[in-house]
Amino acid sequence: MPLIEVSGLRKEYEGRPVVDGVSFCVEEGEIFGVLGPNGAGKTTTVECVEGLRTPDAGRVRVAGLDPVADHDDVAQLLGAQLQESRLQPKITVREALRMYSAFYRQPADWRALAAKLGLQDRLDVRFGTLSGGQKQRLFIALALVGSPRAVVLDELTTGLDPRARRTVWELVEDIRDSGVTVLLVTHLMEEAQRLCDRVAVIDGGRLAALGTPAELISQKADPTVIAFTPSQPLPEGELSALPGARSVRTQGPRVTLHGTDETVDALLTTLARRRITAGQLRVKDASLDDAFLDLTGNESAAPRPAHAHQENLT
Ligand SMILES: Nc1ncnc2c1ncn2[C@@H]1O[C@H](COP(=O)(O)OP(=O)(O)OP(=O)(O)O)[C@@H](O)[C@H]1O
Repeated sequence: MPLIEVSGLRKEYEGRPVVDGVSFCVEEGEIFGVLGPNGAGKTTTVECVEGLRTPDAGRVRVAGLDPVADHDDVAQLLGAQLQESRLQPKITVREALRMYSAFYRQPADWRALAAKLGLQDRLDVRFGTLSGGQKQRLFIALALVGSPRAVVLDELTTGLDPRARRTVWELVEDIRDSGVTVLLVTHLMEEAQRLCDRVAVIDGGRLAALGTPAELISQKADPTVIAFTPSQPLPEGELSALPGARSVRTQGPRVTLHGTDETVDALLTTLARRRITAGQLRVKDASLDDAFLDLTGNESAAPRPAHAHQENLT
């Protein structure tokens, strides 16, 4: 049985559906990502899983329990990341960990948890004076202090610098490796590609895709982008006839070809046969970001230059 089941979930605000027929299952022991552009309905979906919002239709179960009707039991096995506003700035790390561990029937050893999250030297520091990365590590500790079977982490690394973000990613992998299931809401595709075993992409309140990051990339994005400047002009028709080629674009002397590994091989053979050299040859595998753009027909939630996913190589 999946640990978390969401089936036909619908939630309206003021008569407007913001989650509309979303279904997915999260298996025990995986990191499952909920991705989507701003306002897609990600937080509303996971808040229904946490029992913080009541669905208007559909079914949500956590270990077979209804998060609304069985809220107290679900709260014991589903750790949630606190929003910053829920902690007083003057509370110390030690006080917060002690207080939250008292809420649970089988609390973890909060000192050991603090040490694992690198907070052992911060126990007497007030929450308001912690750095962004330290605050996020405390939120992770508080989400884990009840020894949950699953944990919900929402926009965990937003606002962190790249080093702090990587530290938090490693911690999330450690959580999964310790057997805790992770439901991760993010709009960072690099984060999802690095961490998630499977992802659900939500767009406009509907499920746009479900699968492993690799499946989404291979289904939706051109897997390989090849850019080069040929030493002599090449007819576009010849390039678009290469095996696996999906599109060809010529901008001045620069050619960009979307295709597969097979296209790369065939292109190199063609160029060698015609004795044409490929200047500034760049070959890039598609990323989850490319698949996300195709799936949502939308801009990535993270600001990026127009067509950046195509232009990176040029
Ligand atoms: N309490 C509320 N009352 C009315 N509308 C709401 C409420 N909460 C959320 N919404 C709206 O529901 C839609 C979905 O919001 P939600 O926070 O679930 O999206 P999200 O995908 O998590 O977005 P983001 O990435 O920006 O956090 C948005 O249009 C939002 O403005």
